[in-house]
Amino acid sequence: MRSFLYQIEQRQRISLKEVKMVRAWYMDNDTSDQRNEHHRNPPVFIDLNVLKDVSGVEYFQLNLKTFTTDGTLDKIKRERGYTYEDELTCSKECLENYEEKLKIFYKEHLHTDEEIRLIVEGSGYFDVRDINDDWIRIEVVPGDLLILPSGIYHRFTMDNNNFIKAKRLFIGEPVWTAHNRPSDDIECRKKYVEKLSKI
Ligand SMILES: CSCCC(=O)C(=O)O
Ligand SMILES: [Fe+2]
Repeated sequence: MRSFLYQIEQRQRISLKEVKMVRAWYMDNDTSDQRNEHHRNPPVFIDLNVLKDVSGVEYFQLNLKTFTTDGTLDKIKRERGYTYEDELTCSKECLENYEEKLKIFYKEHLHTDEEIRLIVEGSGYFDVRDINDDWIRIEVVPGDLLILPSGIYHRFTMDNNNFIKAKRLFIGEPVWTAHNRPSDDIECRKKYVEKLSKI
């Protein structure tokens, strides 16, 4: 009989063919090209509900064809107080100081506010630390709305397609400041750790 993990992986691949959506997995310790998938051997995928419990990361799947007219994004914005919105395209052609920005994105850091991204084109990886400080890689594709809580250590990388376009949402005036690790004494970090330990 095939192993349990193998079966989960196959199921994920089948559902992926039906609806392309977010997938998350624990990373290996290989430091080669950050744009690769970096699965463990064998792969260890994480269910999105588990992802929330071990990291506080929240996820919504939006229908890209209808979200501007069917009110789904407006409802999330209203309920969570997102008043700011812009769009960021990351590619060699569209982003000034591309290589430099990618290095900054991939340095482990935290923010004093949520990091909210709705992917509208392309794909990429958000890596987040779980409750045990292990890296989880979250693959985002169009329609994925990802919310990283304030105080979580994380980073972002392009994948091998080298293109992603995302809406950035924010509560009030945006603050993009990245506090590189270690930033354990920042209030939002302490709050995050305390909240996660209660889940
Ligand atoms: C997909 S959005 C690009 C990355 C980014 O905005 C960030 O890491 O803050
Ligand atoms: Fe960030």
